[in-house]
Amino acid sequence: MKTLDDLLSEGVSGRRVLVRADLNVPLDGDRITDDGRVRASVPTIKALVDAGARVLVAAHLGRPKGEPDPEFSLAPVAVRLGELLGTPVEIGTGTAGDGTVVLLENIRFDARETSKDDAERAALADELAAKADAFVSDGFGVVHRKQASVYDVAKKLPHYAGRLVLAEVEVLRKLTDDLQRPYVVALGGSKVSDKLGVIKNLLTKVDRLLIGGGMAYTFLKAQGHEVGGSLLQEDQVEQVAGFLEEAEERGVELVLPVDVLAAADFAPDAEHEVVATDAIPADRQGLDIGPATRELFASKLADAKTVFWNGPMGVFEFEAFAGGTRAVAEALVKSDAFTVVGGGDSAAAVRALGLPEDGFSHISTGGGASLEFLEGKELPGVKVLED
Ligand SMILES: Nc1ncnc2c1ncn2[C@@H]1O[C@H](COP(=O)(O)OP(=O)(O)OP(=O)(O)O)[C@@H](O)[C@H]1O
Ligand SMILES: O=C(O)[C@H](O)COP(=O)(O)O
Repeated sequence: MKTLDDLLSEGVSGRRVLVRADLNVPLDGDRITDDGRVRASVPTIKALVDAGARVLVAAHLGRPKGEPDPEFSLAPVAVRLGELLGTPVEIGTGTAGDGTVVLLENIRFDARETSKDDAERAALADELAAKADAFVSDGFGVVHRKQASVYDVAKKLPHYAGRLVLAEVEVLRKLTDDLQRPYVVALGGSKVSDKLGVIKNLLTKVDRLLIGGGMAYTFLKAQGHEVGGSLLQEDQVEQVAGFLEEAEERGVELVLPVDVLAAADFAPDAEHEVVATDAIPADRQGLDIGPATRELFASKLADAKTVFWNGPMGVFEFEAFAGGTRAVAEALVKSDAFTVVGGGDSAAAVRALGLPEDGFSHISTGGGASLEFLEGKELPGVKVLED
């Protein structure tokens, strides 16, 4: 595949370059609580700016409903990107001047971006392509999405892989090509239905799978436990029961929480108690793994040679429910294994909890994207760059 360096050597001064970045950062109101993905996007954008390109950046924030919604505006991100680049970044719709950057407002405000209909996505991709002479794909966290600004637009313009996409693919390839065992994957987070599909394929690759976070309750339910008001993917309980059986048949150790912090409501100061996972009260919701589970997970990580972790073990944004995520993160820092953390919130959690970033072999900006890569799935946003 062609890379940013190829584009730079062709010369970009005065040329219009569309960059797809993943600027999907956690926000508290309009305050960015972790700017990791913005920082990770800077090297590619800066290289283009320095070379005199007119840079147009396309990105998404959250999952708006295909129409403008101020709650999901990229305006705070434009400010931060400008600070990091040392040049103001406007939110706009058109071309930037030479050596400047315009950020398009949240591309998911247009329903065609995520449409399942190829023609709808292609129409948006045409509009984007009309604004640029070249396309640089640098939003690694979103390359697993077959979306207009990730996939379709690459078919319409000369396309290049940006620095972040190249660096991420290189590390993850190392993990798949030269895998040291035991290989342990720890999964948590809240995108349960998205990531349950990944588990089926991971069962053919890993030695051990630790399931925590919001992901755990669908498994606990499949084991016959009641989970109260915890996050639950009711329609996937049966599929998950199949995973439990398959793990057993394959000799994969599937480790579930034995206790959780059961909270009266979803709030930072919610009243809560430690309960065994077979005794979650109907009026409570599990917001973190409990102390026995933290120890159990740490012991299951101790002898690993390779670890991939995606998804916080609890609602780490609330101090009272950050302990499980901290325990798993600390176990990785202590470990001599090749350790990769992936995902916007997982990487944010590592930083928010004050853990040393160099305590991990790699911190990936992609959660779903790196999981699908490790599954061995072809990522549409990478594949299209190879064509
Ligand atoms: N038990 C739980 N109940 C509800 N939410 C939870 C629970 N455990 C974790 N979470 C939430 O999961 C969210 C992160 O999940 P997510 O799957 O998006 O992870 P990620 O690392 O950002 O990966 P990706 O990059 O794929 O989004 C956090 O905001 C956290 O509060
Ligand atoms: O947060 C992520 O994993 C990426 O930004 C992709 O977001 P999505 O899961 O909403 O497509």
